[in-house]
Amino acid sequence: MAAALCLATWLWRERNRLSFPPGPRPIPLLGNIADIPVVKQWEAYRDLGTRYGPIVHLQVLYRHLVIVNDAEVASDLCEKRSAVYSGRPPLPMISDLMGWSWNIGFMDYGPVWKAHRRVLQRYFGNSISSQHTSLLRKNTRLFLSDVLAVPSKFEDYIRRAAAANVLTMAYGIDIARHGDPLVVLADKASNSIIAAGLPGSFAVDWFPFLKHVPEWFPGAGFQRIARESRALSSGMKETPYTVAKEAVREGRAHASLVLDSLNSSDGDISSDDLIKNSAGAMYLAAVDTITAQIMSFIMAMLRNSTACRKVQEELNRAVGDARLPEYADRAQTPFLDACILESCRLYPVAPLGVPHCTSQDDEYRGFRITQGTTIIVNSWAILRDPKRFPEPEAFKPERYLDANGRLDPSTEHPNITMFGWGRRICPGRYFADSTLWFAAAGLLSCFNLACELDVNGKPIIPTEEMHSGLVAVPAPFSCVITPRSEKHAELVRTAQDDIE
Ligand code: HEM
Repeated sequence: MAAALCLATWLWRERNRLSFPPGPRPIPLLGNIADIPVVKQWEAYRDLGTRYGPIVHLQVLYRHLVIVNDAEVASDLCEKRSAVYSGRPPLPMISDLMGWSWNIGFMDYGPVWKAHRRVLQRYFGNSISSQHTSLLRKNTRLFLSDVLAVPSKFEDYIRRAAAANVLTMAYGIDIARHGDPLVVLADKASNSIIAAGLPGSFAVDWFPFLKHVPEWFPGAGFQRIARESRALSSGMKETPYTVAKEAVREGRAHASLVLDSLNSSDGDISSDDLIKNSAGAMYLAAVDTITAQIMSFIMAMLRNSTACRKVQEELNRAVGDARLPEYADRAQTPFLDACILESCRLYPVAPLGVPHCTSQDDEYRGFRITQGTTIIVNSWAILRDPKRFPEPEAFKPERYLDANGRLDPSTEHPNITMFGWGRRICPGRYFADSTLWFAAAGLLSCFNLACELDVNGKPIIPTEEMHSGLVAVPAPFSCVITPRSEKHAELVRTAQDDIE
């Protein structure tokens, strides 16, 4: 007993003797607050990495942050030591004030998180289901017909298709083609979080005592934002669930996470709150990410017209012009897959993932990482690491292909970084991956994409600019979309008639 106590004391002393990972010198009291970037955080954190190494330490007041710019370190910490690195940092603005603590994405690691995760894991599994590919097939066809009717509104239609997929998957609800009240509510709710930006965007995230400042107090504008978001958070959790349960009661519910979980004989899965929270979390996690990633793909195609033409030639061979793409065609479209991968690598929509947090003190490579440290993995920097992706700034889909033009399983795919790490890895990743393929294959099979021309007839090529936030979105750009032929337009019209 005495020996064990001595050993524990010695270990504690040793650990506290270790220094934090390197980082910019903090100023008294406020620490590194001036080093926390507010825009394009991924670039600023990459620059800190260039200066201080793959793992950088920052401190703001009593809170420690570790920025990881290296895939090996990210895997060592968030995967190999996932028992310690799977928490979420406290989020005073988003969770406490805006009322989103019911959302699994913001929950700390523990039994409540585990129970929610089981519901999602059970529903999504470890591959894409045929039920989900049929859903994607249907909504992609509706998306193509919307684009055919009003091509300039392509971004709205991408979002509408993503919303339709999620609301059907989560609640078994078929949404109206335009202006569905549930979509309007869900969009307002998720916009309120996106507007709040990354955790840490508000002073209250660093100074939690500000939570108690009343709304009327000068400078407490964040309280109004929080109040508005609270109402949306509650509406988003309750309203679609009430609609879905009514459909279940009346026996007209489609297959969905809600129906599936309510029918589960496992009492830990069929609890009302668990199902409600899990279904509600899906919209927030899926719609903005998917929409932004498809927009990034279109942006990449406009910037790389030769690759775009090559994808269309591949689709001509695999699909032809007598039908629309089916999921089974995917095996014959490796170049398209490579272009999707390359657009995800260059323009990841969750460039900093979602922050993790340590549940106990740890030592790594001789450095001290204390309990409660926020871990930010810079996926954007990892995906542009020249050691992993030579010529990282270039759009080179060929990097994923072997000598025969097939996808080379031995090359590193961005999927292992862009969907996060360890126990918190994105449960919707297989669904997201298939959604991207359906949208890209449908669009390029039936339509030509071109840059708008300026007054001198020169193409306006989109910049690579991404706007910061919890989800990074490409800066607005225009794209001229025209059917590849009258035969293609007719295919799209017929497919829509078949569905309706
Ligand atoms: C391109 C699309 C998507 C991207 C880039 C993406 C990325 C991510 C990332 C980076 C995380 C954080 C992982 C971590 O903490 O290490 C995450 C979490 C999550 N994602 Fe996704 N995601 C996408 C689509 C989806 C979809 C389609 C769904 C469900 C329908 C989904 C559901 C979730 C949920 C529920 C979490 C929280 C998991 C947890 O905290 O345990 N995501 N996603």
